[in-house]
Amino acid sequence: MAMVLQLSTFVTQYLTASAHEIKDKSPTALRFGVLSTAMINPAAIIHPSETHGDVLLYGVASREYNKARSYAKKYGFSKAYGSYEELLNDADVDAVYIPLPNGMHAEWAIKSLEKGKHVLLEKPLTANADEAKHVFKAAKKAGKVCLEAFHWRFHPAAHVVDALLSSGRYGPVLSTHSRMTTPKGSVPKNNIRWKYELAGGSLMDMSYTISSTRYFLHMPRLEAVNSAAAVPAPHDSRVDAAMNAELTFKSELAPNPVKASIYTDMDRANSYVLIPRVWELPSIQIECENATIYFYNFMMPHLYHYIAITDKKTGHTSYQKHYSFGPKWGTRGESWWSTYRYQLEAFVDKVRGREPVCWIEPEDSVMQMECIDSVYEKSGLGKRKGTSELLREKEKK
Ligand SMILES: NC(=O)C1=CN([C@@H]2O[C@H](COP(=O)(O)OP(=O)(O)OC[C@H]3O[C@@H](n4cnc5c(N)ncnc54)[C@H](OP(=O)(O)O)[C@@H]3O)[C@@H](O)[C@H]2O)C=CC1
Ligand SMILES: O=C1OC[C@@H](O)[C@H](O)[C@H]1O
Repeated sequence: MAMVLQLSTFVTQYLTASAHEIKDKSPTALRFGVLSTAMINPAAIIHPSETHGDVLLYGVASREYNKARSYAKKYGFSKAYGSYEELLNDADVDAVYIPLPNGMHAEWAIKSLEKGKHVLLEKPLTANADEAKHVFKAAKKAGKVCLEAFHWRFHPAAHVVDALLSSGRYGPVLSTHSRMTTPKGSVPKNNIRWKYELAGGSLMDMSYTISSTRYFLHMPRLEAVNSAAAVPAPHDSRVDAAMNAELTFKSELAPNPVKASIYTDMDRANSYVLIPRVWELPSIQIECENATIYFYNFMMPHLYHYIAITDKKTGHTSYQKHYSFGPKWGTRGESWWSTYRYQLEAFVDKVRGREPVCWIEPEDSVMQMECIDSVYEKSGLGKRKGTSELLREKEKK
């Protein structure tokens, strides 16, 4: 289903960007470089940049120059490079967006930071928590911004759910359940998500489940991974096609430890064998003492979402939807802004030295990776390794 969502995001982003494109950019606009011609680029950076007056799509790099050149022409980048290094060596690039395979995130983020670029780095931040620490050390040393691109956290609907929980109106949180799946066959066999050496796997790709759990529990301390069951991919048992885990967190929103279950599946079986579960959008259920809050499609709320609050005493359910404003953005933003557009707004604010209305702190991203590591450890698969680390290990043998 996630792939379907991605497709509709591309279409809506294209349409809204065309309708709201800013042609007259600031003369000092941030010059963005994009490392690779990844599938996610149009939705995550290209179209959002088109509607931001302080961002220029400056350069795109690919492993093949011809690919970069035609991509640059298609999307309006001024420059194309035949390697990622070349882009980083261009002193005119101010910031880079990194949508490389997960296992390559740390290596290229560190190289970018060392070249003095600000970095917007795709999720999951790195292959594991050790790499995440190295990335932020490099950011600190360089004095540059580095943000994990968990775009959904920048959307007003997420902030509304957070405010509902923080209000205390529904009592302490008792448990959570977060789920993200995509139908069997929807992730092509040769996709990066199936490759161990690129740090693929369902939990890595669908780490939104852990992200949403942690966000709504206010970045809690992980007490334990009680259970973690991976369904191995048929072609490589080191890769999880699905992951089912139960964790215990200590959160400021509850006096007692909170049980959190997560379910990720990039090979979700059809309903009655034939029907792909296209209705299974990434969602989280948060059970409080007095009510259950269900946030349907928290990952791409700009396309469609709802927040359902069911009162436990009366059984009554009320619904909310929030496409703009919310408790953090106030009157800033537009109802057509996507999660990625909100994210870009915050990123530019941070780079420009303005306080963004919301942010993902380095410690938070490191803890996110620690949680992912712990689930993989508990499942018996072991924590993921970066692509260059695996290459070094192979060379040693
Ligand atoms: N925020 C979001 O909503 C989303 C985030 N993502 C994240 O973005 C990243 C990229 O995902 P996605 O766009 O699906 O990836 P793609 O497979 O479409 O793109 C990855 C790019 O990396 C480059 N690359 C470099 N080395 C390799 C290699 N060994 N194998 C394959 N590609 C390589 C290629 O670009 P080139 O040939 O031009 O060098 C390729 O196009 C992932 O980390 C993913 O988790 C993905 C989808 C949505
Ligand atoms: O980050 C993501 O969001 C959308 C999904 O389709 C994709 O698998 C994942 O990488």
